[in-house]
Amino acid sequence: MKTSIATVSISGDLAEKLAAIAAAGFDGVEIFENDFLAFDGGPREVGQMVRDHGLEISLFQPFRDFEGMPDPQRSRTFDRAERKLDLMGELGADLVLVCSTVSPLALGGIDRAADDFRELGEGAAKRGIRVGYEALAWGRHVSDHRDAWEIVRRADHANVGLILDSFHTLARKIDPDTIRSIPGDRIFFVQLADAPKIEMDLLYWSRHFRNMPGEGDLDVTGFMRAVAATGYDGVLSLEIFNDQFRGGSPKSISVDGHRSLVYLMDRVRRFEPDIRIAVSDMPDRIEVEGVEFVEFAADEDEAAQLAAMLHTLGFARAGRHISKDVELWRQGGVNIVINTEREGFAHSSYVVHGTNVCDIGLKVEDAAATVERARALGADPFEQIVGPGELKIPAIRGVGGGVMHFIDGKTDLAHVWDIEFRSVADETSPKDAGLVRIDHIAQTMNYEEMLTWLLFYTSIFETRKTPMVDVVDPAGLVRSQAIENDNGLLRITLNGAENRRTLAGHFIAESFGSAVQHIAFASEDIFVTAEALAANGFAPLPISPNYYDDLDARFGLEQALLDRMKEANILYDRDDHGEYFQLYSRNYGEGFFFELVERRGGYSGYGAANAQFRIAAQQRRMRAKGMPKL
Ligand SMILES: O=C(O)c1ccc(O)c(O)c1
Ligand SMILES: [Mg+2]
Repeated sequence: MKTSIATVSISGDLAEKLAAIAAAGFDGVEIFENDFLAFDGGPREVGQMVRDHGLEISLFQPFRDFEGMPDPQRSRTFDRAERKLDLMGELGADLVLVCSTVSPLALGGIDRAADDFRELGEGAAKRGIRVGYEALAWGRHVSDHRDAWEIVRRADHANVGLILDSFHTLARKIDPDTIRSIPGDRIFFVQLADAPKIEMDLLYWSRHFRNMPGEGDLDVTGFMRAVAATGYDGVLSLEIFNDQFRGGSPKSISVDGHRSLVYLMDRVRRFEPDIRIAVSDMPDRIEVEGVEFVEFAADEDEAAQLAAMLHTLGFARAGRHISKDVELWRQGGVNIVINTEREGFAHSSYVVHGTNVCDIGLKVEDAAATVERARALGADPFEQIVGPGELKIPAIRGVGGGVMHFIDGKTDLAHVWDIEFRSVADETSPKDAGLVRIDHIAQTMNYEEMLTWLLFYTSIFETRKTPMVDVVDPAGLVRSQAIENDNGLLRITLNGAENRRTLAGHFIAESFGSAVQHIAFASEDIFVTAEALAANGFAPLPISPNYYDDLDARFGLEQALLDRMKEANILYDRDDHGEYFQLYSRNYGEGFFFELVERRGGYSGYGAANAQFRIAAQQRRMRAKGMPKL
């Protein structure tokens, strides 16, 4: 498969863009005319720069307002086209994109446009150049790939073909299966882009909100399946106009882009086994059977504080590592590891971020296959020296510098706790709080990084993303979106902070980068949990009494239930399927906390409506403790 990306998709000057694009593994680039015009070197120099990076120019674009011009504009348009064809010769580009005209002067008529393209095809053929016609969703006469195809068909010239762009087809809700009847060899080029579903003007949506396939809500897979089914085996190119990407890191946006194409084609080949595009084999998206462990990196003092907090939550010290300063805390199916080693990955993580979650262990069917898929999608494998008696546990680097390990039931990994840990008896015997598993892990990051995380998780694991919700912090908005699987055993919430004054933003700043901000444990009875916690000396986050008056007004709850919740500082939410109860710990360090939740019935959310009140309570406490107002 040949991959490409348009220079408009990422930030930087042309040299920076090319370096990032080449490093991410693309084969080619679409040169946007404006990137060339802004560059202070000639076309031969640009062509050479591209080739020096090991790339080829897959497309030169756009050539606008070409077809259907009346005279005398028509002859001027052809002169303009000749000049661009000459320029392409110097660049070393052999395919130009002509997008459907938006000119108010342009006349309609399929045959008129076809005649123009046949004539242009003649001029292009003389120079060994091909012309591709793309229907812009807002074109004046042509805004549908079916009409563009009819024009190309009637132009009937070997050097004139069709260019498809998933955005234009899907944004107009045109059935992508209409592509299946187009001969694959008449499709000269395919541009891919996704976008979040937002109702707005098509042109504005296209120029500012596109994103990588898999990052948005459009059926890019359905589109690409139809394209691949035609026998098309040309370039797959990302053309992503996105305000955020233009200001983002060229390196990480390019890596995301390449991952999105590999992921997309892996989906496509599973549905369309007979395609001509060569796609490498890899294990299918990985089913996650649960969170096996969460590991904290800490120093001794902070480890003691953390252990004290875990004690109040009903966790018992259950094991000590055979050779390392690593302890295991356990309750129900939850394993919490605290690592105070003075060397190795956890230690470096502690040095950079302070006490933090440095590692997440997931339970999967086949740990080695999980790493194989992650690597095929561009993730970095993670390896550390294995000590005597220890297991080699398959692992990768996560997005923010953290590590993910994978445990399966097939190998010795199933017995990792028995092999690597010696059990210890917890003489303090905390009262078990009925916590049975991890309900969700909440990761906080800068808003601009959210899509990177989202694509990372959804491409590797069999998961889906929920719609984005806004969480109101007194100092600004935090966007929240969850990645979850069908069995509900993997739930990760991504919280994107837009500024540093929000609690989430402050947390990222203080922990020097994205990190796990809270872990929610699942309880089967929140009131039993609350009682046990109280017996263990747990201090809940105090919630304003006003909250409970409002709850009553909104949901009409029984007074007894309301009183119990108020008494225990439990928050409540409800959806069409069931109810949700939440209880929060106070903050640990710079804003890390634990949450205890009970889902009753099939409640599927995360209590987003309550986040505002939780944040206000946390801010209030931080101020009371004399911490600077965020
Ligand atoms: O927004 C535009 O004008 C524009 C130009 C060229 C394209 O290929 C495209 O998809 C959009
Ligand atoms: Mg396009």
